Amino acid sequence: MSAPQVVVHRDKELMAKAAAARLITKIVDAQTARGSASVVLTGGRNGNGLLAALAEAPARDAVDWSRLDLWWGDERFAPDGDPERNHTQAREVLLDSVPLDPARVHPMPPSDGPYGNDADAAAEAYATALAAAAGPEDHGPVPSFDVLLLGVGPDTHVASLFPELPAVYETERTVVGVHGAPKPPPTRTSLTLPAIRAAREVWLLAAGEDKANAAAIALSGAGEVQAPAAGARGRSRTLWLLDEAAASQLPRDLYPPASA
Ligand SMILES: O=C(O)[C@H](O)[C@@H](O)[C@H](O)[C@H](O)COP(=O)(O)O
Repeated sequence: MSAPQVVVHRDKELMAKAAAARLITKIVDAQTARGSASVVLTGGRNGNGLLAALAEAPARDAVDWSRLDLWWGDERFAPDGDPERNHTQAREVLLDSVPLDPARVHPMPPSDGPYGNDADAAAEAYATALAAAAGPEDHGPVPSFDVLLLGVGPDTHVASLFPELPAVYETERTVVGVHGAPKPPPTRTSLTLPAIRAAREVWLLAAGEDKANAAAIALSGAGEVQAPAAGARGRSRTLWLLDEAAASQLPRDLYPPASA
């Protein structure tokens, strides 16, 4: 597992644009090296901000959208098309405007799908889909995602892994149903830390003053049960992409002077 690296941008708009540019390059590189790329999307304002910046980036046409696999790190358990769903929000900001192969887009099941209102069954089905997509070269029942994106909550949650709730203790299953989440809606599905750590690169996005404490805690040696973001690491790279406000409580030795 890789040690976190921190990149600080002036504000959240620049952070989103720079992260979008970084993601385009990463996807193109992966497609060149391996024929296709895989990215795990996150919910939340920062993840959606990155996708919106990607939609506006001139270099977006460098991506071969038909050779991109999309997965989700977590989902709010709601009916298909519900405006609260991370899938719906990602469609609105980017996915509906690029020529993806529908067979390569893998949203987590909605609450009105084949598993009905059973978030645990939906999670299990997603785990099965991930396992089916994993190849012999992968390190377990999850593909080696090229980039896995995560927003960070003010309480240090990532995906739907909240401090001290059962999902953050999971060591076997790759996807779990989450009940009683402190961030609404309470019922969710989420990748677990072992699944997150199957990614080659994990990028955590946080902007704003209300994230400063979370970033400082997670980057100062906290345990993953108390601070789930601390346990989100990529196999070859872990990147924290912050704006200056979110970085304002970090010890100065954690990152070089602001990159603007
Ligand atoms: O479904 C969700 O709500 C998320 O996936 C969640 O983990 C989110 O990424 C963080 O809460 C950060 O959200 P913001 O970027 O909006 O602060």
